[in-house]
Amino acid sequence: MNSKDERVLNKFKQYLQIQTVHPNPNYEEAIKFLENYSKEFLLNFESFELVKDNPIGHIFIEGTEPNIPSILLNSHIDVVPADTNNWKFDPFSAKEEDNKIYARGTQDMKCVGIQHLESIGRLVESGFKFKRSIHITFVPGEEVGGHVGMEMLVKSGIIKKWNIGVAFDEGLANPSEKFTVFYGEKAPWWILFTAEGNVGHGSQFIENTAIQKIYSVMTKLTEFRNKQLEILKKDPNKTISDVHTLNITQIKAATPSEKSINVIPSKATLACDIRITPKKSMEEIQKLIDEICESCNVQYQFLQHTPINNLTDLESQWFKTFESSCKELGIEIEPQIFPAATDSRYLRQLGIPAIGFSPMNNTPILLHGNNEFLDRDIFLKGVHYFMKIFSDISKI
Ligand SMILES: CSCC[C@H](NC(C)=O)C(=O)O
Ligand SMILES: [Zn+2]
Ligand SMILES: [Zn+2]
Repeated sequence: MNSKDERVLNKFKQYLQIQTVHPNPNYEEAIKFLENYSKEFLLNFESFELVKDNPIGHIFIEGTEPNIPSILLNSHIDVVPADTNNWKFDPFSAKEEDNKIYARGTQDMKCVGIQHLESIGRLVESGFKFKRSIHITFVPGEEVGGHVGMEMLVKSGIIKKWNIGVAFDEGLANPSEKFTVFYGEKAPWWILFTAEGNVGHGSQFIENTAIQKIYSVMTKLTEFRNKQLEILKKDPNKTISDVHTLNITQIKAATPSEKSINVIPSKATLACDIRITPKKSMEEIQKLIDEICESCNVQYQFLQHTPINNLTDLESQWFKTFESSCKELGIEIEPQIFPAATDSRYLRQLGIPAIGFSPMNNTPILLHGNNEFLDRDIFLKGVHYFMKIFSDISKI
């Protein structure tokens, strides 16, 4: 193992040890760490807040042609909680066993954050001159919707100002020899249905109660869910990304005193998580929601809404260049649609082609799971892959 690889492995472990975990992520320490790390490569690092206590880290490298579209390398700093009791090591110790590094964030997505910085740092160190400017961002809050991070970068006009031609963001591990790359994702719609109804004594046949209305909503949503599942099951060529998914994730109703089982409550709510495939129109889903509200006499509000869901063009010069870099590296890629949501959706909404790529093959998908790990050699290879991918794409 050479000293550069030893060094980047240590950086990876240090980053993993910083507890940027929800609900109280330590962003301050992470930003300090990233700033010091950038300085080692003499890279220009700044941090700024668009939402209080949610700093965004930003490295900027001016290209030799600063007016042509730039390249954005984005990763999120935050990680989801880990249930320590179900892990074989402390999820923030970054302990290594059999070449595998165990920690929350090894796959999702501190690996990629370090790989972005290290690969660009090594290229700069070697004297490589980027034709296109490079922006590397480290954003907060992706795991809780991206509203304090990437969504704000888009809404504030900063992303527009940076004139981005192509963006790289997270992908998923692939248990096979191949590498998965994402050119789109499903649109998350999180909906809260609220019903109000008649109240009264639990011994009576009270009509139009809030709970009865929510029950009807539930029935209709479940019917839709079953139909989607049927479409998926009927055709072995279809994957989960070809259909919409729907899950009811919360049901709430009670009188203020939960002991009063004999009192019919006036209000009930139901939350559901819908993921709309970009292969079908969103109109069908909006119609379903409107029809449910009308026929069940309930109200709805969006808790998460993605009104536009663009795909990255696989025929674009950006994707073609990425593809040919991978070919030259001898790695096989599988373009797919991400079944959940990433910060890429905010970029694609602006029409920016985003490529979701976390270079992890021969690795089980363990994001958000127990004993999340990444093999050290796969991590190190990723740095080299990114060096080639970023140097090639910056030349076009
Ligand atoms: C909609 S914001 C939440 C983002 C989260 N992303 C992942 C990868 O788990 C999700 O899809 O639920
Ligand atoms: Zn992630
Ligand atoms: Zn995640």
